[in-house]
Amino acid sequence: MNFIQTRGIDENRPQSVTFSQAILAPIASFGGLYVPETLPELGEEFLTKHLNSSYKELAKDMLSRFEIDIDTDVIDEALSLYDEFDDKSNPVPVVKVKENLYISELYHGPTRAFKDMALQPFGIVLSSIAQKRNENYLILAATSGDTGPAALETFKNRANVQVACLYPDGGTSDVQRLQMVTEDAKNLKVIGINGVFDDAQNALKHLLASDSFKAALKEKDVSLSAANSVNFGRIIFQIIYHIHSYLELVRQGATAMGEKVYLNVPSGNFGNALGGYYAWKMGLPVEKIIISSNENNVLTTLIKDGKYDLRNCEVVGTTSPAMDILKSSNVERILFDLFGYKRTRELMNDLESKNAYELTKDELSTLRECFDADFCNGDEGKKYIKETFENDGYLMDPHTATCLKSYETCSNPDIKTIAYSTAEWTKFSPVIANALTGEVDAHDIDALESISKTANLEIPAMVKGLFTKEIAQDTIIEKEDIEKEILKFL
Ligand SMILES: N[C@@H](CCOP(=O)(O)O)C(=O)O
Repeated sequence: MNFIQTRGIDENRPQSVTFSQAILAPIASFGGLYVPETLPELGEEFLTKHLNSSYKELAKDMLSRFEIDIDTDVIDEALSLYDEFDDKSNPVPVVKVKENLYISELYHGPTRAFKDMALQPFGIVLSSIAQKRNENYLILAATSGDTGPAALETFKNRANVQVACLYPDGGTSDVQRLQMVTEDAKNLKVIGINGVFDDAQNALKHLLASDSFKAALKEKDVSLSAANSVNFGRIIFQIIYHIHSYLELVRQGATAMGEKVYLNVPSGNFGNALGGYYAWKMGLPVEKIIISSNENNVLTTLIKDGKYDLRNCEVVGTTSPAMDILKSSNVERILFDLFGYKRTRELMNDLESKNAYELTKDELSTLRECFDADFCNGDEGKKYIKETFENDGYLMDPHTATCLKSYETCSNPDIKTIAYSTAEWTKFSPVIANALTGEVDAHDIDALESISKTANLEIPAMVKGLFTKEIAQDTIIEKEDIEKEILKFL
């Protein structure tokens, strides 16, 4: 299968590219993104066939339907990393929390967040291509807290790959920060910036499109790619767990094969929701996708009113920092799918030049046939964390908690919901301790210990060990100095 471009084609590029070309150079013409030319149709037959399959078997078959140019032994090696998740037989448990509400736990990998679901296999795929081509790659990652640790973990000490990871200093939880700054592998550089996530992501997109930066890298015999979900190599692995989660509901007898469900997705850069949207288009029985946000609620306004408006709008720090994002990359792939490349280019140009765009009435109703949305503020989120723990015995992190509000406001309670838990409680312990007991300003390690006792949950060794590990990365810079700092590292 080949990949085409969301904003049309400039004359220097081919009509379409292969999967490996799309992941090695993820920014397309006019700053657009790559998307599959068509999606494989899976249908009920595929779902029924995989009712008794393992996650890896399902993943392998789904990937084969995309007919990507990656050798089977590389795919097998990539998928074998799911064996290292908490439960080898099921890397993504789906848990019933309330009547008709099921939570798909995507955080059982090495860095305790859903990013491992895609970045673990993606690391193998990308470094294998680089080795096969005998090329060296610089992988950029911009993170609001979860992508960074997962990208560093998957690429550390891998051949032919170096990583530069940009994070907003002060804009992540302490555990997320420690996961990054304690990484000491020689091929990794972690750079804190004085700014917000959008500054880091803007820099990443600028560098990916910059001829002069790429020429400077060429002099060092290095090519450029990215670990963020602008890269379709991420998205392809983010489709699988939506299919798996649905099959889990059928396996548990919670739903009949073919019955439609809501997918409720905590969203920032929209990669997770996009994976669900593609799964739906490939045949998963979905009623609607519900987009859950925090106070940075641009996606709620887009889906409710058709307006993406960043004028007079600044990122606010929240209790769910991984979603402190205003420029959400993957909305563009939805616009392309619904309205085509001309309109997508027009809307994205408006966003770049006017900091805003507006859908027509018809476009909004098309969008709303697929999506609904709501946002949840920090206090509401803490209330859901406390209530769900006390009434249902289930502990969730503040990102997952945003789904509880939209579950109440956007869904028909008679239809089952799969909500996605994007991170483990251990990454946000001070917020959770505050929600459960009212304690304020607890240090992460103390909050972890107290929640562990209260909820009778173990703190994974990876998280516990962070507090005694040496800080290996202490670079904090102004955003204007990012390019210089990266070139210094190579
Ligand atoms: N929420 C993310 C931001 C980057 O998203 P991605 O989908 O582009 O990787 C994070 O936690 O870093």
